[in-house]
Amino acid sequence: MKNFLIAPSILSADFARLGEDTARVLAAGGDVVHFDVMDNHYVPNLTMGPMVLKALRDYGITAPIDVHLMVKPVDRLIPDFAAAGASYITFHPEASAHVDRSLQLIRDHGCKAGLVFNPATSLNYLDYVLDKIDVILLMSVNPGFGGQSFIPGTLDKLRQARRIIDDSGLDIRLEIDGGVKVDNIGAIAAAGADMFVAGSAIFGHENYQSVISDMKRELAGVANGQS
Ligand SMILES: O=C(CO)[C@@H](O)[C@H](O)COP(=O)(O)O
Repeated sequence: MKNFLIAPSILSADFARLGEDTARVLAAGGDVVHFDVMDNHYVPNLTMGPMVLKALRDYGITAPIDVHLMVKPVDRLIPDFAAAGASYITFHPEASAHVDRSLQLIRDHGCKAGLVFNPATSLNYLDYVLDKIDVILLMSVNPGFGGQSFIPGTLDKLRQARRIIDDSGLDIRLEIDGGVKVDNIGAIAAAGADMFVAGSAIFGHENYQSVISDMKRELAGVANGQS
């Protein structure tokens, strides 16, 4: 089966028991921890910094941690998140003064680098930097909050991003974030995504394992050509 990854967004986890809840969602089948960093400036919400990521590593979380920076400016936080144990660091190109420099800074610190595209942000930002990118993250909601509905136009944008990746021949993940549920993950995968962030769909359910295995069953259907 195609190497699909489920990335539970701990924005929807129990913040009072973050280590325990993160370990629980990984034991339930989550592949990557999605870690949303919001600064109450680039987006109207405030969440977690590098100290929280380090605390998760110290707690014993060894899975890849995918840091989604919703901050402006971008560069100052990159070394701190890398030192804390980030695996991927992605940022919004319109929040960086020098996109190429920010991407290179992430790689220089040993992390995988990526750009994040809001629903109304053009994929043109990929021009000239594709060779410095390990992951493209398309937002299927406007960033800032969990629990919003998937914006359907993102499916076309996914197809467009998939074509760009395939034409490049580069090894780049295509990640989707916002409103991902069991009942739409198949269509999202069919449009080209291979890494799926899901917050409220997983953490809003009593049984994380049953949601994640339902999502993986839908993905297996796409991989086997059933959707
Ligand atoms: O970055 C964000 C929101 O800005 C997301 O990662 C959300 O955490 C996704 O939550 P759901 O839409 O899956 O509830």
